Amino acid sequence: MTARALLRTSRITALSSTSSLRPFSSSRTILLTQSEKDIVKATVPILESGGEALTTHFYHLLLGNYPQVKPLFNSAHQGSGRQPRALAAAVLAYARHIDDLTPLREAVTRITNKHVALQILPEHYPLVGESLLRAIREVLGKDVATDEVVAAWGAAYGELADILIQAEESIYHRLETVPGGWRGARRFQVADKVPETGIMTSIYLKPVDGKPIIEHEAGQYIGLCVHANGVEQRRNYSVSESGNGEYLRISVKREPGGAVSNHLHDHVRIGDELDVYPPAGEFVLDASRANEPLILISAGAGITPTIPMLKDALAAGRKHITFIHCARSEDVHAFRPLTSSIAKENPDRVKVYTVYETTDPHHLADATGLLSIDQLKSWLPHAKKSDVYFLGPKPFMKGVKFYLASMGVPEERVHYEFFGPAEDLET
Ligand SMILES: NC(=O)C1=CN([C@@H]2O[C@H](COP(=O)(O)OP(=O)(O)OC[C@H]3O[C@@H](n4cnc5c(N)ncnc54)[C@H](O)[C@@H]3O)[C@@H](O)[C@H]2O)C=CC1
Repeated sequence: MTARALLRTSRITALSSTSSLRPFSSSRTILLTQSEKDIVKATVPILESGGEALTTHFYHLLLGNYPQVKPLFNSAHQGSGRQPRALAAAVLAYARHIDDLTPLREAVTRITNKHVALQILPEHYPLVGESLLRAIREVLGKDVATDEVVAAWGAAYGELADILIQAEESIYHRLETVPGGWRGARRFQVADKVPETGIMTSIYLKPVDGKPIIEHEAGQYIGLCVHANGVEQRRNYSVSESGNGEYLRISVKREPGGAVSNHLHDHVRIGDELDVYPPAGEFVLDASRANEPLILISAGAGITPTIPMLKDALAAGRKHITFIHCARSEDVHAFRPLTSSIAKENPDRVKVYTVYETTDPHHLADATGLLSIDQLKSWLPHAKKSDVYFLGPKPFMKGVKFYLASMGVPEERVHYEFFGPAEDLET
């Protein structure tokens, strides 16, 4: 069932009593009442100014009271504030659109895919719900967070949780029932480790059971569960190559201080086994636009999903592809030999441009510094009629989104993805 259909057919599971902090003690099959919606909408100004303080406290409560959910969250994103900011933005968007959730369907699809690749399960939702309501009470105080307000939010959260649980279950079910699919963790063995640059290493993963791997779409990611320093941690990694149903390749950039990326680089060896969750993600080529020009723009580690997208588009006969990649320098430009040879072999179909931050003349690029709108305009005169996908660090993404809009590329032709919590690119 599509997220839109789910939004229409959702039912709610809500607070059974206004004073209770156990939001899931009973299940109702009635819709959120108008008065509950009005109360939630009335809290929008408070969320606008104090949402991040609320969600920061929420994570503190959730991770403190329920350590079993810690592996589901990247601690670096807590520290940097990315996770609380993303949740605050999501809660605010939900409150604003509580009367008609249709505009949130893309966000719901994005969230459900991330949840699936991390194996978020129905039993996690009550823990989140309880922590959220407690945070509302403790941060907003009794005068604002009256029993009525807390009850309305409990009902609203119940509705959202129900939408997500149903959407996630339908994906879990599909992944389990298609050939080569599975539910939950599947053991994969590290078949090879190949450095792509000094800071990025490709890891080839083969299923221990020797059976085929589900066919998936270029641009999707898998979930990986590792024990780094004895602590269970889960992460999503884009598949950088699908080996004909026999193996999956991920390409991991070493993040300064990154617990999982450093563990994968330094401690995981060929022959080791890892738990892998099935591929998910909606950053995939829009098949309905297969006859239109394709533009892929990436920066840094953002190149990983765009490589299989480029190969897939070529294999599907796409005629006009522009591949732009921005890196700090040639030394950290992954897959350069591959994209150069693809461009050479397909001169009429593929144009590749590189932008290096460094101005060192030994590093050969089409432009230096940061990607500018003038470069995009000169390389992409056809942008308005193209399908555009971009991925990279947040400041880069903000710039590209703004440039594309200024160049008149319609919003529905523009696609992007986030590694980690989804964030607002407008502010
Ligand atoms: N979509 C996502 O959520 C992605 C997030 N990241 C995250 O971003 C962080 C840095 O990623 P790296 O691969 O190390 O990238 P990086 O720091 O090596 O930067 C790669 C390129 O991005 C461009 N860039 C960076 N800042 C820019 C700005 N302010 N304006 C315009 N262009 C800019 C530059 O061309 C730079 O060479 C990491 O924490 C990574 O996890 C990386 C890739 C995708």
